Amino acid sequence: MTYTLVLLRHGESEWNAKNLFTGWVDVPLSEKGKAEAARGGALLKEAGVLPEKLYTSMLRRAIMTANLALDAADRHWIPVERNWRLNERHYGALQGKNKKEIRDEYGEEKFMEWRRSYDVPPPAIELGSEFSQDGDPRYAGEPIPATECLKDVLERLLPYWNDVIVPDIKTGKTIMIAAHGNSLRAIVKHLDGISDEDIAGLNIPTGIPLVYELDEDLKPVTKGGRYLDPAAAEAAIKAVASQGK
Ligand SMILES: O=C(O)[C@@H](CO)OP(=O)(O)O
Repeated sequence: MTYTLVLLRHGESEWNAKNLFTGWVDVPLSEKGKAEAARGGALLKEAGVLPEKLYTSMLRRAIMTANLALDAADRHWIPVERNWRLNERHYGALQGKNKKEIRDEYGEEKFMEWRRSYDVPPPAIELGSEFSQDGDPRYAGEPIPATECLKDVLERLLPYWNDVIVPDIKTGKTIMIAAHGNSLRAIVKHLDGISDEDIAGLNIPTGIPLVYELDEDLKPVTKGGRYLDPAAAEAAIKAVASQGK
């Protein structure tokens, strides 16, 4: 018996297009991102991978992507649960800043440490500032962060993964998670057992479904899963890796 899990990073957002650090800022999809999402759904339909339950973050780029993709796959009607623990990594004081400008100001090494190191978070965001989420009613009463490294993301995501998503996967339903570059990197690290060092080199493209078959112990049958459009995924992964240049 194997289980099927679909990971879907949102389509290009308006801030991806502008090369801005986004994190928890709730920006919409660009037109290109909407088209990517619909194509992601068409790929699911074509491959016969039909989600039966959806999990999303609390951010509209993931929510809209899932809606558009599932609509294209005729699965718009499946039940859904949303949780902030699937949100993008909180980018702290970098939220709203231009990636190229930060790279030019602080240098390649610091820039990449903030973007991709496992355990070095960017400086915390000032509470009450323009791109801070304190006071946002969707997070009322939750222990929300002011900055996060990938390790922090994994730590806040794992309780939700273990207590809610894993039992649901084990019912045999095809589960789809619509989330973000870094929250999905955390899930892939966990599933594939990627080391703290090697995870720095892993990037997830926008809008292309990544399908995992998992064994009884939830170990991937094929390490890394499979992208439903591998050629497009490869090109898009390179583009994410070179952001800020
Ligand atoms: O800005 C962000 O929130 C993320 C994802 O778009 O960027 P990065 O790939 O640099 O971690």
